[in-house]
Amino acid sequence: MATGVGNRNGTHKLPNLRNSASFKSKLPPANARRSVGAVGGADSVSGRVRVAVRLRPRNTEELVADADFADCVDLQPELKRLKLRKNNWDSDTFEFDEVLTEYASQKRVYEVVAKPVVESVLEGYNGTVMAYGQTGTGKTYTLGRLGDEDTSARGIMVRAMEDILANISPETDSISVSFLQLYMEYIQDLLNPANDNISIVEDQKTGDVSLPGATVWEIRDQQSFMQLLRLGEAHRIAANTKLNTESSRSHALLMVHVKKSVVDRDEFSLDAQNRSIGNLRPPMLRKGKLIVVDLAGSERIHKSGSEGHMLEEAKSINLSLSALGKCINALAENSPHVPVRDSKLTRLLKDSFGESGYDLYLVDLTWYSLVCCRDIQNLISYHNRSFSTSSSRDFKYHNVWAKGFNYNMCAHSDLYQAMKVENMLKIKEEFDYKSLAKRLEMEIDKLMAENERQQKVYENEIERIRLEAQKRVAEAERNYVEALEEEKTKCQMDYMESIKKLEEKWTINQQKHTINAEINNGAGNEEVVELKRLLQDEVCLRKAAEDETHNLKSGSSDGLQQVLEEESYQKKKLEEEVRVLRSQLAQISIEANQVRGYPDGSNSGNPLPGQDSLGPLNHMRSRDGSNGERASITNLHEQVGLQKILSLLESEDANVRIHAVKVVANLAAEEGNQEKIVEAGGLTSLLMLLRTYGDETIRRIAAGAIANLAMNEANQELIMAQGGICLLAMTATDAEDPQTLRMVAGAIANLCGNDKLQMRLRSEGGIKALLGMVRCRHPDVLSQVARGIANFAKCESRASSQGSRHGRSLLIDDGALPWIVQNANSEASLIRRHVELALCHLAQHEINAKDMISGGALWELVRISRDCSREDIRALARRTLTSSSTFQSELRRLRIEV
Ligand SMILES: Nc1ncnc2c1ncn2[C@@H]1O[C@H](COP(=O)(O)OP(=O)(O)OP(=O)(O)O)[C@@H](O)[C@H]1O
Repeated sequence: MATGVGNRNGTHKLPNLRNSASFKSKLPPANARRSVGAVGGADSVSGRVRVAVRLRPRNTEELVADADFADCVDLQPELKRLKLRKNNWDSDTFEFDEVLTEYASQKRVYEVVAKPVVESVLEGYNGTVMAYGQTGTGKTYTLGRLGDEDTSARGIMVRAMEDILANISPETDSISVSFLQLYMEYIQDLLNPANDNISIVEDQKTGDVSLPGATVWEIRDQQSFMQLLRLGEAHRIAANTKLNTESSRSHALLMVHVKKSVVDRDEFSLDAQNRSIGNLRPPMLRKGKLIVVDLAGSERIHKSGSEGHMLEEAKSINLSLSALGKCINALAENSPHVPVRDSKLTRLLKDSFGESGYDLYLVDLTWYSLVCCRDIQNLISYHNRSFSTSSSRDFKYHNVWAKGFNYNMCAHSDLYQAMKVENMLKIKEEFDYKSLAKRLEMEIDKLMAENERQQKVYENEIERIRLEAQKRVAEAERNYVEALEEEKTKCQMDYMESIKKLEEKWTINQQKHTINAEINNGAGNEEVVELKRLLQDEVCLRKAAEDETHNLKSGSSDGLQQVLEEESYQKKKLEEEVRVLRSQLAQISIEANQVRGYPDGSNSGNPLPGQDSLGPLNHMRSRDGSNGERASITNLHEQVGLQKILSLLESEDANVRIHAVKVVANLAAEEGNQEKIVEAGGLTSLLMLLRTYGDETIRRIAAGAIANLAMNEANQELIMAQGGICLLAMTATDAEDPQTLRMVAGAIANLCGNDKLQMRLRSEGGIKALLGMVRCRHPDVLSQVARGIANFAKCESRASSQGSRHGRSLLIDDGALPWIVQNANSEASLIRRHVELALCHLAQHEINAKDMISGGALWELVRISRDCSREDIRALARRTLTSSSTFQSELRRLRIEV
């Protein structure tokens, strides 16, 4: 047993620590502490229990006894020794891992006692810090002080959590905390006091101890931990008040579980050289556990005379502390059996002891720091008593120490013994598959993104190459075509050149051949003579022309000057005439418009409604006051001459053209002028004006003039001969102005009345043009169309009755019948009259009867025969109906009587 060694002055040493420089230096260095061979491949290190002693400052009462104290206790922190004077010549000296005087700050206590343990916990070890001592010796101050008012007073728990939080990564690591108290072998949850009988569960495989019934708080920050401590402390006070006991009668345990990922392990790297998934190991997760135990006060354990509840309480505390001491002792002795099951305290700390019935070294061992807080008063009283009792107990060196803490010999000696516990510590590590999966997923995502990016680059490259190839092929093709074309041109040129050369050669040969032939045959002499003569003539003529040119050039230009002057005079005269003529034309035009009722002389050309007749277009003739106009026109006609007026129809000045065509139209309205106009070429000019698409006024007036000329049978033939029907049909198709259409329809209607022109008129589209104009619903236009149809039907009827015509009516062939039937009862009397006549004429020829019946014309004929206002037409209809067998039979069938 390696405890301290006593001499006369009773010096007790720890052999293992003799050569140690400091408490901290005895902890295994972070990377050197591991050795392979522990369970699950976890690393193990050796360690032992460390013991420090701390004296708290004296309180008021103690200050009174201060005089004695200096004589009894001698702290030698630099030697890590505590000397207790037995008497003037004898003393006992105890050696610790740390000796902390009353001046030691909380920070220093934390750093020398707890910080190394916390560091070990962060590396995956289990670590425990326990405080042992009498009530009031400063256990809670040392461990659990919050330092709300004075941060320098923060205790080990607060500082430990600060350190842990500073050394973990919130993303990957976690901290969970339980806060418990153990009283009378019952474990109570200080975070949920109602839960006061928590059972301990031990994992048979790993030896891990857990408390499934205890509340576990995840700690994210210091505030939440402080809140937890306050809550636990409040619950502890409340629970103890309820139990009517003191706080120091229970053990308080703070259990901090730390899970920390290992990121910088060599074996787990995802560097570029080692990306193979097969080489990957899951990231390691280190699990450390820190237990901070505020042990129950030891002062009453020994007390004789304790009874009832107090006795039970004392026994319980005695039991747990004794069990704790035994376990530590067993570990110090390397005993194969560590009696952890003797109390709940030792069972709770089991995974910190490493108890195993079979193999001590395969289970976890833990770092301990014991802070022994000493009550100076008791120490002194012990000291005083020791002189008198001179007590010597089982444990040679520790009985004095134990007495100093009021007699728990076993516990005290074993706690002291704890300083030599040395064992194997095992890092608790496990594979963090979750994190690995996450990392792998990220890696896969990254690889996929990279792959996609490369794919895109590849596709773009392919597309670029394709386009490039396409461009090159197109260029090659173009070059080829150009080269081909060039070659072809060159070949053609060569060919042409050779042909030319051949032709020249051939011509030369031919000439030679001819000359030879002539010479040889003596023929053609006469031709040569003739050619020579012609050449001579030509030469003479050219000479004469040259002479004349020379004469003209050489100043014999008097005659020429005269001619030029004469021409200039004539030109001026003509211009004057034109000017007079223009003004006269304008004047006449205005007068004519006024006479016709055009207020502003504009070209509106509105006809007087209802003035249609079977004859020519009356509006072209002036009626009222026509004498004056006619006189003006006659005057003009006589003064200027018709030829000049007609020439003005082709003037470049649009106004002149309009005036001119008006004058011509007015002249054409007089029968006496018509022949002259036609003779002077006026009809041709007027027909040409129908082509003046841009000027509707000119077309309208020209069409009116043509219509007037078309009243004359001779002119009708001329109009047809000059292609007039085509021009009229064309105008009928493209004109929109109703008055233009009216003039055109009037002109065609007049032509329709010519028996000789029937066939040609129809073949050149006259009937269709006429029918096409019904699209304009203007009654004047419809009236002219109806007149034309009536005229045509009349001619056909005449020809049929004369036997010169056979077959069905051309009007029916050209589809005129529906319109005829539709307008047979028109409200416009003129239209109605023309259509009624047309129906009567069509009905006279038996061959039309069937079509007329099927087209509904029979009903109209019957109506005409009964209701027509004109007696002659009524009679004609009746006659027609009665004379046609077809109509008769149909009428009979329909039981209609005419
Ligand atoms: N190092 C110290 N410096 C200043 N005051 C101290 C120190 N240690 C203890 N005290 C004071 O001594 C008194 C008792 O301390 P504390 O309550 O921590 O003792 P305890 O051992 O936990 O007692 P109990 O077992 O009854 O809980 C408190 O007033 C505390 O403030």
